[in-house]
Amino acid sequence: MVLVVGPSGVGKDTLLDAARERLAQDKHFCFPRRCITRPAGSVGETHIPVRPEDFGQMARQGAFLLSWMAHDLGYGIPRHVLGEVEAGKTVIVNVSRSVISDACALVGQKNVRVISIRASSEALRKRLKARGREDALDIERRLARASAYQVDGDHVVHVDNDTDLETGIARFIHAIEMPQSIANRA
Ligand SMILES: Nc1ncnc2c1ncn2[C@@H]1O[C@H](COP(=O)(O)OP(=O)(O)OP(=O)(O)O)[C@@H](O)[C@H]1O
Ligand SMILES: O=P(O)(O)OC[C@H]1O[C@H](OP(=O)(O)O)[C@H](O)[C@@H]1O
Repeated sequence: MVLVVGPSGVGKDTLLDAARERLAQDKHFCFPRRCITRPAGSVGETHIPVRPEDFGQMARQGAFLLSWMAHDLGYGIPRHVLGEVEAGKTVIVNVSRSVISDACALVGQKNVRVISIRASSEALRKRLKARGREDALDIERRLARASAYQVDGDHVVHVDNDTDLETGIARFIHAIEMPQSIANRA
């Protein structure tokens, strides 16, 4: 299981979209969609929309392998994803930094790779403004949350998405394809 983490605006979804497209011919990789209590058709990632009033019950009924709340929204990774992991596929998902330990507990730390995407706070601000999905207050809240977690450890591979997008994509795909033995030492 590859957990793609990092602060809002760092480029997780953009890098994931590029990797999904470029690795599409390799059936070993799986890029599942997330359930989010965000209206369908919003700017950014294609997600599975869930009504806010349904989210809690779905979580209690076990619909999600991992779930969390952030930015006043509920997020869930559909439970069926576990089947893909158990079938030996490399499943690549965008998750909150707060659920890394939950994922390690679920599938075992040796089966988890954390790809931590990084960029400067100036870049985050510029990108969130340019994306235009959130208003100014929401953007400030997201920037304040950026430093809420430190992501480090043997199973973490850092990818700097601090320059042009093509370089970011190449670094990201390299981090996905890197053998686990090397990733553990990264
Ligand atoms: N290397 C880059 N150079 C310039 N712009 C970039 C780069 N990477 C991503 N972006 C742009 O930054 C914006 C934020 O990217 P994206 O939505 O992928 O971030 P994210 O990490 O998924 O954020 P969130 O957690 O809020 O969903 C997008 O508009 C995207 O096009
Ligand atoms: O700050 P933390 O908890 O690591 O991340 C919280 C959430 O923020 C982003 O949400 P979105 O993609 O902007 O909806 C991430 O994808 C993650 O789901």
